[in-house]
Amino acid sequence: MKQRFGVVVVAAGKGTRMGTTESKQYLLLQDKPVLVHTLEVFQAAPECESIVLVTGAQDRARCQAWVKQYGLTKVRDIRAGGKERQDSVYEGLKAIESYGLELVLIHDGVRPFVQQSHIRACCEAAHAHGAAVLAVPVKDTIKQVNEHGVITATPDRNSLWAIQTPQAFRLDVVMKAHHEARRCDRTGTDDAMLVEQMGVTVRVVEGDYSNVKLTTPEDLWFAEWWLARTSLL
Ligand SMILES: Nc1ccn([C@@H]2O[C@H](COP(=O)(O)OP(=O)(O)OP(=O)(O)O)[C@@H](O)[C@H]2O)c(=O)n1
Ligand SMILES: C[C@](O)(CO)[C@H](O)COP(=O)(O)O
Repeated sequence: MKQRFGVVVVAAGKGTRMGTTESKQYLLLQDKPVLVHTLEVFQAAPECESIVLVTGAQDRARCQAWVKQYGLTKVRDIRAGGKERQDSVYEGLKAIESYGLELVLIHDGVRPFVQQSHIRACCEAAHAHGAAVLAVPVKDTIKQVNEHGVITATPDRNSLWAIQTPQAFRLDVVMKAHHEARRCDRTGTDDAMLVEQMGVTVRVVEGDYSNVKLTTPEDLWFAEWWLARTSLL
């Protein structure tokens, strides 16, 4: 069965690791801001009912203009983000709470290449189990290294996955996780971590390696190449 959902797209970060003057979510890829590429994926997803966009307060006006220009009719609200990603997600969740949807996705504004089939698979898993995230098996051997640059452990690679977004949750589950995290002053680099901290099981859905988070300059080379390739198909 097709699961209707709302999505919080977070785009209020500074993009320090990218090192560009313009924040990475606003850099142009084939003449269109990265963030617009991302929003278009959810605009095109039939089961996506509402999008809440979280941006820097100073970027609201230009985001509103793009929503109009690119016909992003599912963007229902634009909220100001917070200091950390987790704070920005929380602002988005508060907005989406009033829409009466059971399922919510959280997605990075700088992951423009997520596939529709993977969004669907993630939703189905979250509907069935309460919480699910897209991920890919790691390709490198991962080592744990101490402060002296000495390897202390080599975890079994078969159990290691690189976690992506979207991350999909029953709204009540992820809301509770964020409230608990705030109450106990806990932080997590993703939303699944907050849900895990409550003792709730999170399922992994295998995605693909093209769903990169644009983080450092070489990711932009991939993005340009990927877009050029897909527009030839
Ligand atoms: N306070 C923050 C921090 C991050 N994000 C968003 O979360 C996503 C993933 O974060 P990351 O790639 O770490 O982005 P930045 O924080 O912008 O990057 P950096 O850590 O290099 O500064 C991005 O879409 C980013 O805009 C956000 O909405 N609010
Ligand atoms: C949520 C995330 O995309 C999972 O890979 C990631 O945690 C975002 O932020 P980070 O600062 O790059 O860890």
